[in-house]
Amino acid sequence: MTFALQGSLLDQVDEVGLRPLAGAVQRTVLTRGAWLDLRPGWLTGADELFSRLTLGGPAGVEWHGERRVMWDKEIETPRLLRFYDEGERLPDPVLTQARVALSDYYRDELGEPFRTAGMCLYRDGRDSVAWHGDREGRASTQDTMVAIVSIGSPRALHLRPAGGGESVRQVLGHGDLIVMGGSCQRTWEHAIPKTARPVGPRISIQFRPRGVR
Ligand SMILES: O=C(O)CCC(=O)C(=O)O
Ligand SMILES: [Fe+2]
Repeated sequence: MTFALQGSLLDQVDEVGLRPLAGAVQRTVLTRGAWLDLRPGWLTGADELFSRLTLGGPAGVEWHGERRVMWDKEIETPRLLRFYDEGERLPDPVLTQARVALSDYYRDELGEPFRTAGMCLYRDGRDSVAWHGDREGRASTQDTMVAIVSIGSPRALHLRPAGGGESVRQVLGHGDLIVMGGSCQRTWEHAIPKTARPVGPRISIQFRPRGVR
């Protein structure tokens, strides 16, 4: 009896799903009207979700390299991407659930739903993203939110005031949620720096409102 109960409890935790947000989200207020919300371990069954979404996984995510034109040269940015625009079916039902849960939780403060899902695959410590704000479109002039679910190897998200200043470092672990809010995209910058430590792959899933990128 006890054994069976424990077995079923363990199964529940291995299943891909979401823990509650209400009462479990911790806010850190930064300067200049920016803030960060953190909900460690939001996702359950993160191992299973990672194996579904990764390169060659059963979800069939079409991961591709990003080509960016810089100084008239096309350069490969060091990570793989797949961007899901609004209306596109997400590669796993839990991602649709996550988008609904985030839209519900932040409804009053954000005033609109999360709509798009950008996914990034950092294959190892050499993959990275340089300092930037998600400033395309409205995010350059208006407060907004970018919610990130992280699975796989923990990597550090670094944040600093735009133009320089003391940086903040937040390790994003397997199944964690972080939300950058307020003026964070225009008054602060963020990056996932390369690391020389032997780290495995990480997938980041970013939910954004319409027109934010
Ligand atoms: O890897 C992450 O979680 C951050 C990705 C990011 O900042 C972006 O793609 O705009
Ligand atoms: Fe970003």
